[in-house]
Amino acid sequence: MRLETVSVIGGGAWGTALAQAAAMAGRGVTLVVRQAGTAEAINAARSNETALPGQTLLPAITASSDFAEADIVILAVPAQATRTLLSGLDATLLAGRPVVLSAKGLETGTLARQSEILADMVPEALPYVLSGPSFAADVAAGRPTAVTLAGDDADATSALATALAGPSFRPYAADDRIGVEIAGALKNVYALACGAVEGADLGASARAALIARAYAEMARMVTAMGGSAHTLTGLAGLGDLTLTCTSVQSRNYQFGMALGAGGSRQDILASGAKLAEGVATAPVAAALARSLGVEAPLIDAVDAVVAGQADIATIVAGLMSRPLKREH
Ligand SMILES: NC(=O)C1=CN([C@@H]2O[C@H](COP(=O)(O)OP(=O)(O)OC[C@H]3O[C@@H](n4cnc5c(N)ncnc54)[C@H](O)[C@@H]3O)[C@@H](O)[C@H]2O)C=CC1
Ligand SMILES: O=C(CO)COP(=O)(O)O
Repeated sequence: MRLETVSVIGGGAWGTALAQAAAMAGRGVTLVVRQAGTAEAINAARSNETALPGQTLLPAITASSDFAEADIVILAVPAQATRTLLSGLDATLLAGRPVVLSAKGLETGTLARQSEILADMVPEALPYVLSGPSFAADVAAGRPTAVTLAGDDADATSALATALAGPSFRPYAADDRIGVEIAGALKNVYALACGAVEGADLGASARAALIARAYAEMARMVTAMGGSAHTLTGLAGLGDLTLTCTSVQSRNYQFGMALGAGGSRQDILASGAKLAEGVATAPVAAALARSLGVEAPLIDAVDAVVAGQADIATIVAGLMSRPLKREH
């Protein structure tokens, strides 16, 4: 299959960074944004100053408000916007082509993973999931980054990984789309919790304990969904959980810090917080855990705090007084 040209749909931080990564890999790239004026501004400045300031875009990138035909399509809009986006695209331009899903979240209402949304909307597309520890600013600046790229056909996934790999961007091919998608969605929920630990000044020991118990909870969720817990040893699991649960640079972590300091979801959003996917995903993940019969006290805790149903002190007291049990 020809893998020369790429359309990245979504002109935010991640879409811009993935466009840059694809250009570094030698691909010809169209960065598809919503407004013609935004495309003109990006092309004139050779930079997407509103979404990813200070990064000069490579010459192989052209911004456009039209979805152009391309060998590879990368979707990089927020998880809650994917269905709307797909409903407005010409499905014939996606049929039979690799469509790389890069949003990290579960859909409100349907509880769907990103690739389930794609299967609903464009069943003829070839789904791939890209996830792992990768801040947009790092990727766009050419700092070393490694991610997981999961797809159903091993040879085709390796070919796609090769087409997107550059000197500073290293995708590892994998086959467990479910595990990779659940890991990417849940790490944002746990990053809210870890940020709250910092915001409430509960200490580095509490944060490390939280990360370890989050990993165990994530493994229960992935297994119940039909994915492999082994996937979590990789970049999309341990890698991204580590990055997002320990970095103030993470928007989910920042949102969690504000929650931990006593802020309400409404106030934090009103103060202009950046996109924090865990906020929408927490109640979806809690509903998913309930529907699967999976014990998920950390997801439930984040859900309760985000919904304003419990304060951090009550949540911590509840978690610490759960019946003692064996670790595994
Ligand atoms: N920023 C990062 O470091 C990373 C982000 N991601 C994921 O990428 C996804 C997008 O995040 P960011 O780009 O960072 O967010 P962002 O807030 O910077 O940008 C989101 C973009 O999506 C566009 N958009 C929203 N709804 C749309 C629609 N219906 N149609 C077309 N465009 C639409 C917005 O105009 C905006 O340009 C999220 O799921 C996030 O978890 C994944 C890895 C790294
Ligand atoms: O997914 C990310 C890094 O891998 C980005 O995390 P935030 O959305 O929390 O900034």
